[in-house]
Amino acid sequence: MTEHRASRPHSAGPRRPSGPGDHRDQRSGRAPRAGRPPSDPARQAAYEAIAAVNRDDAYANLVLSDILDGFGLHGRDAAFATELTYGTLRAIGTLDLIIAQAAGREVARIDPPARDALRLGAYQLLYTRVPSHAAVNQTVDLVRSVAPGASGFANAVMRTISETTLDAWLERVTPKYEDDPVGSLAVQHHHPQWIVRAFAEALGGDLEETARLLIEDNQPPAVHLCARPGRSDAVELADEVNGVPGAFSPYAVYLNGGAPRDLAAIRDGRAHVQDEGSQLVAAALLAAPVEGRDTKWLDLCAGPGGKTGLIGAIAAGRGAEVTAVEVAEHRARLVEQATEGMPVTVFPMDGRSVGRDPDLPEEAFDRVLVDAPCTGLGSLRRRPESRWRKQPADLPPLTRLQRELLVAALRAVRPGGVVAYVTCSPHMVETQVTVSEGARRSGVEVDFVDARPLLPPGMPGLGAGPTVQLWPHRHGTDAMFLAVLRRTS
Ligand SMILES: C[S@@+](CC[C@H](N)C(=O)[O-])C[C@H]1O[C@@H](n2cnc3c(N)ncnc32)[C@H](O)[C@@H]1O
Repeated sequence: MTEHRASRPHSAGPRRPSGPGDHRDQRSGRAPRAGRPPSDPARQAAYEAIAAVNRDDAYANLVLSDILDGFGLHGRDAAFATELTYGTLRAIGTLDLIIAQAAGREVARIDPPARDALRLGAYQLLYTRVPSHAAVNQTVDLVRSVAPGASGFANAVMRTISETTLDAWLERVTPKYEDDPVGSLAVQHHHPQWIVRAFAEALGGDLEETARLLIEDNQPPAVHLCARPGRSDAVELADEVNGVPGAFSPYAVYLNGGAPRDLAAIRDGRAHVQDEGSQLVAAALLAAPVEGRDTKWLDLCAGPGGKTGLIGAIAAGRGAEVTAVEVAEHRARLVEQATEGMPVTVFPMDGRSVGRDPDLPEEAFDRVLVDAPCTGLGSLRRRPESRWRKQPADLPPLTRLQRELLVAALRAVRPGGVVAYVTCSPHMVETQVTVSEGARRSGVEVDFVDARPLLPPGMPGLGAGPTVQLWPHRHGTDAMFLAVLRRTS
């Protein structure tokens, strides 16, 4: 974000019934003093979104559009509010270190409303071209409306932050790279240390490449569409939506902007929104050679139906039938909607019930996809707050579930058939460790299939095989992991 406008006159305030948009002192119920309007609507909207995320565990991408509507923000104002929200949420770890130094106290000891307003203010000062005086004044006005007693404190903190450049602040709060490279990258590029460590491990310890990944993770991703085979074609779709055909997936179209839900192709089922990496791994399962029958396909973790939508469209053209399993009922319904008119039958059930449920018999399927529930560390670009919410403690229960689902998949596939194990996380514990442990515990014999030739020819950066790890900074996709296993007995 590079621009900023003057604050709006008081009368152009938001239409929300309460919150900072109600220009009243939240505690006293009094209107603010004449001549001291609250900060402008874009900043108030950003504050509301940040506060909802930190206070109510909301997801920014889900709450933001309602908040923007509530404040009557469109076009450039909405874009500014979005940039402030997402940028602040991504950078919270680093902003908090700087605020703590400037305030002389831990951020945990600052009242949440003042703390969130300061985060938003510090982000403007350090990471945007908003003039300092505007960032300071607007933040103090905002604090006055959300935490009236803290406006003097906020003023002092903001002024202290504004006296030092970003580089100088980073110098103060960042560990020296030579002493602590992971800690240093974490602060510079706004990721928790444990995630930086996990990425570095998955990248073979290459810290320069890890830095490139972290930088990419801070960029908002382009929206990718999947042109459903048999219903649409990527080149024609790109023309229709004024997009660009994808670099790798034959089904991918990169959107140049605009809301996908407004597109006729989405509404009439010719395309769906799907990261190109997800398209590639789903198509890879269907590109793996199998001998003999090839008509019974299983998607064991189908909700909300992105990959099932592509697999189902291909199944229609190849005379196959897809069984789609999803444990969460509301997500199973989304799979039904996503696969309307396709040869897909959806079962709202636990994928681990293979062999115990007549709809999921053992050795019955020719191809099986396990798109396992995971930490989602491969798609941090999409949810700015998610990196700070995830914890290493999330891993053990997830990896157990991943292993059990992979074991179920290996039992469901017939000898000679193939299983694709996919995660949207590059964490080695969720990828290599789960795959080797799952294969070992399944009690069936498997061979690893080299997944690289199952992806489009000429794709760079696929590593030494047989598994494949896609990366935002190498491929422009989410960091999808793919292992393909053939059952041999
Ligand atoms: C990574 S998401 C799948 C995304 C989906 N394949 C797509 O492309 O849209 C994992 C899904 O697995 C589901 N899930 C979790 N545990 C499951 C289980 N035991 N059996 C079946 N599905 C499960 C989750 O509810 C979630 O919808």
